[in-house]
Amino acid sequence: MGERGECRRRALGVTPDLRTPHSRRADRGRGRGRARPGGGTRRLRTPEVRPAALAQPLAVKRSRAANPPTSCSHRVGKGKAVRFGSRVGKMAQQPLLQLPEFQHATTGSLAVAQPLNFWAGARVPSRDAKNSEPVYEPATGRVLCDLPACGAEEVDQAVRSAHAAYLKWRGLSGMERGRVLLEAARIIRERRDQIARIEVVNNGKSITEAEVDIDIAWQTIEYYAGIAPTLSGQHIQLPGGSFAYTRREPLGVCVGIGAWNYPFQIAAWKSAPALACGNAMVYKPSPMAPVTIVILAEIYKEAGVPDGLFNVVQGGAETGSLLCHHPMVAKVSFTGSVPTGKKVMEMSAKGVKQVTLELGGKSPLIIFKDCELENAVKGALMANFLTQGQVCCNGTRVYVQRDILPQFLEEVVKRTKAIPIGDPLLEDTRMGALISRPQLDKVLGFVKEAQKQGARVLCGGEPFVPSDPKLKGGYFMSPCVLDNCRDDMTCVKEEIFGPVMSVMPFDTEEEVLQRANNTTFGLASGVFTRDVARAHRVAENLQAGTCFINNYNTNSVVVPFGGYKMSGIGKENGQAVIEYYTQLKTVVVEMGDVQSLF
Ligand SMILES: NC(=O)C1=CN([C@@H]2O[C@H](COP(=O)(O)OP(=O)(O)OC[C@H]3O[C@@H](n4cnc5c(N)ncnc54)[C@H](O)[C@@H]3O)[C@@H](O)[C@H]2O)C=CC1
Repeated sequence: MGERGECRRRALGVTPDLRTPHSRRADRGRGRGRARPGGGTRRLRTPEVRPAALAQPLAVKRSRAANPPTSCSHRVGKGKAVRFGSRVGKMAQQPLLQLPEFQHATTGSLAVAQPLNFWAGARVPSRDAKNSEPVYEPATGRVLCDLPACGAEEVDQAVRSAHAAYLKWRGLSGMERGRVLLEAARIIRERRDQIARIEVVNNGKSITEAEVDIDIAWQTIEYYAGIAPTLSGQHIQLPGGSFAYTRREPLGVCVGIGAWNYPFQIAAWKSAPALACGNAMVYKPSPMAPVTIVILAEIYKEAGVPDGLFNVVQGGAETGSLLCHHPMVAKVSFTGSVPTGKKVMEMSAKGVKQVTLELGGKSPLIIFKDCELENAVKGALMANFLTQGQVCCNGTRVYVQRDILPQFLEEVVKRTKAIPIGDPLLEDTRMGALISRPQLDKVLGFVKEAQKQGARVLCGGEPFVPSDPKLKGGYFMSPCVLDNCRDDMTCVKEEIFGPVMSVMPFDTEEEVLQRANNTTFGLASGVFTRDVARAHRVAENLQAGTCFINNYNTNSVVVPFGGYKMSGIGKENGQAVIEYYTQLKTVVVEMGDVQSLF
C-alpha cells in the first residue's frame, strides 16, 4: 500500500498502535478467547447455571428457520421482476457469505435474492412485497434488489424476539458476554475481505475504504467485548454503618437506526456497546444500503448470541417510526440527518425513551500559516473526500490564513485532480460512486448554486463517466475545490454530503473562531498549526464535539464521538458510550433500626 493508502488507513483508525499485541495474536489465529479484558472481578458462572441458549457460546450453531420463507420478488436488471420461491426457500437460511454470488461479488454482478430481515435467529422474508423500493448498485445504476418494508406486525415480532433474548442475555456475566462478542469480532476479521466487497457493491465507496470500515467494525466489537466485564457500580458509605451501592444495568431492547454511508460500521458502533452492556437490539439500516447488516446478524448468531439478540428490520421512515413508537423499546440510537433526528427525538419523547442522536455537520478546518503545509493539504483532502465526501464529520469549511492561501490552493487542487475515480472494487480507485442518482444531482446542484453565488470552481464538480462501459450508469462525479467562498453562501452553510471543499481566507485567530462557530452544527472541527498553545486554545474555543489537531478524520473506536448543538446528543465509541446503553440503579442498605417520624 502506497503512502496515501497508508495515510488513509491511519487516518481512519487502523493504526499500528490500535493493532495491539492482542489483535496481532488474534490475526495469527491465537486470539480466540485469550483476551484479558481489563480488570473484571466478577466470578464466571459455571456452565450449568448458564441459560440453555448460551450453553456453548463459541460453538457454530446450525441455523433454524423460525419462519420458513415463502416467496418474494427481486429484479435482475432494470425493471425485470423475477419470482422466486422454493429454491430460495431452501437457500434462504444458508449464511449469505456462503452463497456463490456473495463469495464472488464483483461490480455489476450481484443480485440479491435472499430475505434481508432477520429476527428470532433467522432471516425472514417480507410479508408485503408490494410495499417495496428498488435498491441500486451505485457504481452501475443497476437494481440490486427490491426491498420490501417491514410493517407493524413484523416490527412487533422483531421487538418481541429481542425482548425474549434480552431476558437471557442480561443474566450473563460481562465476561461471558465479552467472550461471545470476541468470537463475533474474530469471525468478522476472518471474513473481512468478502464483507468489504459486498459493502462496496451496495454503497459505492472504494474497496480500500470499505476494508478499513470492516476493520473498524471488528475492532469496535473487540473493544466492547473487553469493556463488558469491567461494568461496575460504586459503593457509598452512609452514617451509622449503612451504605448504598449502584448497579449499572442494561436498558432492555434498544433500537438502532442507521445512515447509508457506513452501513456495516454504524451497525457495529451501535450494537457492540449495546450488547456488551446486556441489551438486545433491533436495527434498521438505511433502505439504500440494506445488504451487509444481515451478515452482521448472521455472524452474531454464529458467535453464539441467543436467537433474537440482534435483529434486522428493513424499511424506511414508516418502519423507523414504528420502531420509535413501540412500547417495548427502551432506547433509540439514531444516525442520520438533523430533520429526521428531530422527528426521532419527538417520537421517542412520547414514550420517554432515551435517545442518542448522531446527526449531520458542517465542520470547520482551520489552517494557520505556521502549519506544516504538506500535512495541512493532506489533512484537508482527508477531511473532504473520504466516501465521496459523504461523511458527517467532514471538515468542509476550510479556513486558510491569507498568507498561505495561494500555495495551499495550488497543492490541494493538484492532488484533488489526481484522485483516481472509477470501479470501486479496483485496488487503485480512491473515489467510487455516490450513493444514488438524487444524491449526485443534489451535490452537483450545490456546485452550480455556489458558482451563481460567486464561488470559483478550481477543479471538479462535474459528472464523471468512467471508460469502463459497465460503469456508464454509475453515480460518479469529480471531486471539487471551491475558491472565493463566503460564509453566507449556501455551499458554506449547508451540509452538501458530497466531494465538495469550500475554501475561505482568514486573517486572525479571533476572527476565524467567530466564523467557525457561526453555525447551528457542532459535530467536528480541525486545526493545523505548529504553535502548541494556539492549537489547544483553538480546540477549547471551537464549539464542536471533536477537534482534530494536525490531522483530520482520525476517528478511533477507543475515542468518544458525538456532536454539539444540532449535530446530536450523546456519544458513540470509547468508554463514554456505556452511559448511554445502561441505567444506574441505587440500592440503599440500612444497617441499624428504622428512625420513624410517625
Ligand atoms: N453524526 C454521525 O455519526 C453521522 C451522521 N450522518 C448524517 O446522516 C445524513 C445522511 O444519511 P441519510 O440516510 O440520508 O439520513 P436520513 O435522516 O434520511 O435517514 C437516516 C435513517 O433514518 C431513517 N428514517 C427516515 N425517516 C425516519 C423517520 N421518520 N423515523 C425513523 N427513521 C427514519 C432512514 O430510513 C435511515 O435509516 C447526513 O445528514 C449525515 O450528516 C451520517 C453518518 C454519520
